[in-house]
Amino acid sequence: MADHNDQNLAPSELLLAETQSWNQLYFFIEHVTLKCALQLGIPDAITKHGKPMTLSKLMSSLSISPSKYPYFHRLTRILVRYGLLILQKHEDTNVDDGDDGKGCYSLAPADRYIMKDGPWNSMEDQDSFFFKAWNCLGDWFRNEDPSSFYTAYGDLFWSKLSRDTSSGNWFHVNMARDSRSFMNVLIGNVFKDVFKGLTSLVDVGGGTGTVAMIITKKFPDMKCIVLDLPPIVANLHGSENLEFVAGDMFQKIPPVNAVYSSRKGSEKLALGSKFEFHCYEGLPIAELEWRKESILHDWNDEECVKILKNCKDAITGSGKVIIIDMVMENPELDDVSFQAQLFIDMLMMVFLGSKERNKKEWEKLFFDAGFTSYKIILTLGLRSVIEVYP
Ligand SMILES: C[S@@+](CC[C@H](N)C(=O)[O-])C[C@H]1O[C@@H](n2cnc3c(N)ncnc32)[C@H](O)[C@@H]1O
Ligand SMILES: C/C=C/c1ccc(O)c(OC)c1
Repeated sequence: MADHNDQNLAPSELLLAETQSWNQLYFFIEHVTLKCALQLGIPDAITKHGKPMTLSKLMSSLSISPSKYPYFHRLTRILVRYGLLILQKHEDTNVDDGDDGKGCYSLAPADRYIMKDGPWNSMEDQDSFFFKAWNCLGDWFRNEDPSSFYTAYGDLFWSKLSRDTSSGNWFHVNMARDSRSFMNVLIGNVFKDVFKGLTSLVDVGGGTGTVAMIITKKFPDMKCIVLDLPPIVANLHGSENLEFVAGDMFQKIPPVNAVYSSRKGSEKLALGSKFEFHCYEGLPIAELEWRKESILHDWNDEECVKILKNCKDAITGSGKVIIIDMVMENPELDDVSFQAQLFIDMLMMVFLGSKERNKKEWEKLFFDAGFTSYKIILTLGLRSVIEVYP
């Protein structure tokens, strides 16, 4: 019989378990080393240099203390492991002067994204804001709170964001960054058909209007309304074909033609009991479209059905709802994407008590809200575009 230890594990199992638990315990090192790289300005230094950079050049340009020179390659090594830096050996690259015998570092494509568009730019806010909610997850499973976030702060996510301007700004800036990258891919030549031919749309929960601006710029004939909560859109100004409307998607979603067809300038219209919004002049609209990006994953099933019913009520004529959100358990996705989806699903649970949905769960929402059919028209990275028809 094999030699057994206290835990009744075979030696090979024990060693595997040990390896696994080191990896689990220190999973956060990916997060903190990336943070360190950004604090030191590694991506900027390499970008400024304009070509792959040797370790010694990199260290001197970052003002690394010479006493730490012997340690620094350990940081770059793990960043290479995480796929954030690329190390080219000298044989296959243009040898930079000041050769240190190790090779030259360049930025991986992921690093360029992280630097420019990723949610890491304001990490100080993220740190304090994020971890308090995650640390309450265990307590949350044993209490009646709607989310772990609520357990941490005694307040709901959206309400806290509108009260606390610094985390609110952080959130909306990062949402906008995230949407911008996604929309730029979506609206590029290959996928522009998603919005082609539409005459109008309402972006429900459209935040600060990043998505609507990209769409109206590309399709100047389209009328676009961004519906979001009053504190978010209060001071935002639209343009000829873009209007910000303050309201509550649980009360009513304004039809585009109701907003655009009143010629009076700023006539006020009551929206449910909670908010009012301004009504502006515009052209009559023949066709309505509704899109919502990463909105429904913020809400539970009952709430989603309510939002979807309001969308349906607002559609006149041959309209449809366009949803940009994730579809879980999608066999088209690779393992790395699946992990990211699981992370985001956990994020939804912790911050909002909500979830990501598989095809079956989406379908149930659509039919419960009274829609007759739907189509997942494409999948781009983690997210899919779903059209839902009344
Ligand atoms: C996850 S963000 C998505 C923002 C935007 N669609 C984007 O992709 O950048 C969700 C948005 O829903 C808005 N929101 C929350 N509750 C709302 C409500 N009751 N009515 C309208 N918008 C709401 C939030 O203010 C926020 O801007
Ligand atoms: C801390 C961030 C949480 C978060 C909240 C709502 C969202 O829709 C979202 O989309 C990725 C992220």
